[in-house]
Amino acid sequence: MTGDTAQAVTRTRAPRGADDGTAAPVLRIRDAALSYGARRLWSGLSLDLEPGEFLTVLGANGTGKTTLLRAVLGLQPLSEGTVSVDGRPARRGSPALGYVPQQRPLEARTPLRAGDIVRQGLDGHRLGPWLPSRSLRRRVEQALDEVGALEYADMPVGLLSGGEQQRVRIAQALVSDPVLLLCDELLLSLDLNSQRTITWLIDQRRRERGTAVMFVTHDINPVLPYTDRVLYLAGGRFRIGTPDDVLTSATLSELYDAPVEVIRSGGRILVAGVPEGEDASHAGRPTTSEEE
Ligand SMILES: Nc1ncnc2c1ncn2[C@@H]1O[C@H](COP(=O)(O)OP(=O)(O)OP(=O)(O)O)[C@@H](O)[C@H]1O
Repeated sequence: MTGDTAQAVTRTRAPRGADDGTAAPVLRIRDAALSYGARRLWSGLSLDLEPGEFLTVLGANGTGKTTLLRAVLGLQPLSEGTVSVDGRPARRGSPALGYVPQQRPLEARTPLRAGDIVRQGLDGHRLGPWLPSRSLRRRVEQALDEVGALEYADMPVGLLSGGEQQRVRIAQALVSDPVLLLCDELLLSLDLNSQRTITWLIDQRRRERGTAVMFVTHDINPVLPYTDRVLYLAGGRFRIGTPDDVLTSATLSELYDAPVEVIRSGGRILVAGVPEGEDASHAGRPTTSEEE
């Protein structure tokens, strides 16, 4: 269950950067551990992600999901082990990575247009490629168009709705044509329709372009139909496998070392009995009538 057998659905693009002509995974993590002082977040983590694969990262608050993304981004050194992206050691500012960080909606008075936000995905870091402004404009428009947000290009981003802003941020993350898209709580505070649109857009991208996805969330249900594998973090330990392998009463009870019940109902997954101090919402929570 903690092995790294890939379940990728499509591989429309060969990964870049393999020196010997063999296909490298887009992400390779080997024997990784991360500690802050005496506190160990996780250890012994090994994982390969193939092009087009959708990995959902679950776990309670503070289990180290964002820290894992930061390690992949080259922003957080590992305590042990290695991370490589597209065949090269993880490094800050890599155009092989697109990142949508956890973020609240932008203020109405934010002095940027949607197109400016997307453009930052191309020229926002010094190591990015230099492009004449006409090519930049074309790439920005294409990225906005792909997420159905071209009409917002010249609008002040703070005036867009939460769902529209998320589309713009996905366009920013995808404009450099990354091999791996990292999303941190992308669906927070979005209604069900917006959640469906955003997850569908990401799924389209990986199917058409082979972009692998690492999706951190507290609720598996909106991404359950797209998830190839789950990485589930709890109390310094983890499990990796298909949703059917990991999201079972037996596996989660073993992971938490306490009786946990996984209930599947109407295509949704609910978890009951997560021990005190852990967040029960991370693998599904009862949906209220207002949300439906
Ligand atoms: N630079 C740092 N120094 C020390 N501790 C840190 C640092 N960054 C994060 N932490 C701690 O590491 C733990 C994991 O943080 P992280 O943000 O990765 O968790 P998470 O699983 O993403 O949580 P959430 O679901 O709440 O977003 C937290 O307890 C946090 O306080």
